[in-house]
Amino acid sequence: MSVLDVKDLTIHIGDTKSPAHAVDSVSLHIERGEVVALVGESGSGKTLTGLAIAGLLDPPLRRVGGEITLLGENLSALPESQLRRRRGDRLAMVFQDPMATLNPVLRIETQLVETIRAHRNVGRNAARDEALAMLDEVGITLPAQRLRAYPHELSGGMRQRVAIGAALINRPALLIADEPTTALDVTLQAQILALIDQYRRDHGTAVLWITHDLGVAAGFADRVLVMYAGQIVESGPCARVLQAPAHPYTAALLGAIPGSVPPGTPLATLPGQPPGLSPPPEGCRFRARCPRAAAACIAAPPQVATGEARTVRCFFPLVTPP
Ligand SMILES: Nc1ncnc2c1ncn2[C@@H]1O[C@H](COP(=O)(O)OP(=O)(O)OP(=O)(O)O)[C@@H](O)[C@H]1O
Repeated sequence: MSVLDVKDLTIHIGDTKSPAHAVDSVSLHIERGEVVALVGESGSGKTLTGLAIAGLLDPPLRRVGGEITLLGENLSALPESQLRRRRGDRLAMVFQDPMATLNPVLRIETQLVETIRAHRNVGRNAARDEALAMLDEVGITLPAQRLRAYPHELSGGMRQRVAIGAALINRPALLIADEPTTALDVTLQAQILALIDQYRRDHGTAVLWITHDLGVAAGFADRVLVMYAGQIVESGPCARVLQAPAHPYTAALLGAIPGSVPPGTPLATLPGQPPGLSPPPEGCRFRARCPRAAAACIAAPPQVATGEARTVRCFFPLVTPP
C-alpha cells in the first residue's frame, strides 16, 4: 500500500466562469521511505499540489477534481476543514519560511508541547521530554536552552530546524517539504537535506520534496516528477530521468543547471514564458517554447510509458517508448 496515492488532482483558481486551471489531472504516489521530488519553474503548480494534499487550500483556490488517498483511506469526499484535522497526525508540511509554521509570540517549548498534545494523549512533562529529544534529533545544540527561546532569538537555519522538528514530532507517515532549503546558504542546505534524509531512513517517512532546483532533487530523490504549466510532463527514477531526459522541458531544465555544461560554455536558457492558464492553451502546453514542436503538438499529448517505470507527456520524446 502506498503512503500517498493521488489520482487526477485538478485545482482551479478564481471564479467558475473563467477559472485558471492551475493544476490539471496530477497523479502521483509515494511509498514508505521514498523521496519523490516535484520539480518545475515558478508558477507551475507545485505548491498548490502540496497544499491540496495537506488539505490547506483556501479560496480562491478550489480542488475541483481528484482523489487523495492517505494510508489507504480515501479522503477526497471530506470538506477541506475536516481534511485538515484528519490529516494532521498523518502528514506534515514544511515551508520555505519557517515562520509559516512557528508562532512568533510563543516559546519553542510551548509550540512543540502543544503540537504533541493536540494529536496525542501525552502529559506535559512527557511532551516536554519529547520536544527536547526532537530538538536534539534535528541538530539543535543546547536544546534545553533553545526550548525556552522565542523563534526570533534563533538564527534562520535553527528556525528551519525547529520548524522541521515541529513537523516531525508526531511522526507523520508523509512529510511535504516545500522548498525548505531555498532561503538558506549552501552549507545549511546540505545539512537540512542530510537531516531529512537520515530521518526518513530511520523512520520510513515518505517525503514529497517540492523544488524548482533539479540539482537538489538529483542528489536526494528516488523519483522525480517534472511539472510544467499545471501538468506532470515527465516522471521516473531520478537517476534515469536526469541521465537521459525524455521531455524537451526536462532537458531544458537540466541544461540550465550550473555544472551541467563544460566550463566556459554558456548555460542554456529557455526562451519565452509559461502560458497563461485562464484558459489553458490547446494542445501541448510547452509547444510555444519547445525546440521539437511540430504540427501534431496542436493536440494534447497523452502521458505514455517509456519503460523503466517512466512516463512522458510528449509526441516527440527524446527517449523513445519501447
Ligand atoms: N492564493 C492564490 N491566489 C491566486 N493565485 C494563486 C494563489 N496561489 C497560487 N496561485 C497561482 O497558481 C499558480 C501555481 O502556483 P504555485 O505556487 O503552485 O506554483 P509553484 O510551482 O509552487 O511556484 P513557486 O516555486 O514560485 O512557489 C501560479 O500562477 C500562482 O500565481
